[in-house]
Amino acid sequence: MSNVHLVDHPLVQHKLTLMRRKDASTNSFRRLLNELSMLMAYEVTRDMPMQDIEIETPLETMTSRVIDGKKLVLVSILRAGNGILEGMLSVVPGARVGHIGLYRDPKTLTAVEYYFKMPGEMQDRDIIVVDPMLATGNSAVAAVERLKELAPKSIKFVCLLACPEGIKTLQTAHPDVPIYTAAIDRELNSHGYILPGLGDAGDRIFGTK
Ligand SMILES: O=P(O)(O)OC[C@H]1O[C@H](OP(=O)(O)OP(=O)(O)O)[C@H](O)[C@@H]1O
Ligand SMILES: O=c1cc[nH]c(=O)[nH]1
Repeated sequence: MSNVHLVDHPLVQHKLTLMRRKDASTNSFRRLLNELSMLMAYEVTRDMPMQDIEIETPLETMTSRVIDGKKLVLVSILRAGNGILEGMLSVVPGARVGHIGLYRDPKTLTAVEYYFKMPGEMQDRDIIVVDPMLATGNSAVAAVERLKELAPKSIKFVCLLACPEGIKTLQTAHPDVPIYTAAIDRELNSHGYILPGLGDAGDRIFGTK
């Protein structure tokens, strides 16, 4: 699977295991997701462009590196993407934020858009799309398709759990979009849920079931 980055750091794997457990409370699920998202942010921003600037330390002048270019955009696929957004923003506090509201039609499993709001000057920006689950891949494909209309510099996709079906769908539609995930699970069930998975991410983050 080219262009798929499996983030197998022990801290990521440990936290993910705790989140998967069905007896994890809403409180601990959300806290773990927040911590895990900071670690994912660290991986996905590894190749951000840098520039040299001159600064004054208390002792002398030096040349040192800072992040270059226009502010990165984190795009959250509502609503579960917001669970990742918070952790990522604590690592990249200057990032701009976009939201795409999508829900899966429970019968057809196709993605239905209900909201779209992005920062300006998207053509000059790198985008990281966040959503905990890459299941059928329909939501991710729809989100990336919509974002490509704005001709951004680059798009990456970050999730916690992916499965072979979702990876194939996203890579077939958008081979240029790298996928960062903490795990690739076995398969989808007939209702489009990832197995073994962690259940419904939105419900577990927001305590809606
Ligand atoms: O790869 P897919 O098959 O499209 O499934 C993944 C989508 O399913 C979940 O959202 P859901 O539609 O349940 O909405 P929610 O986040 O509002 O709960 C999840 O957060 C993804 O957005
Ligand atoms: O397993 C799954 C699949 C899609 N969305 C979820 O929240 N969980």
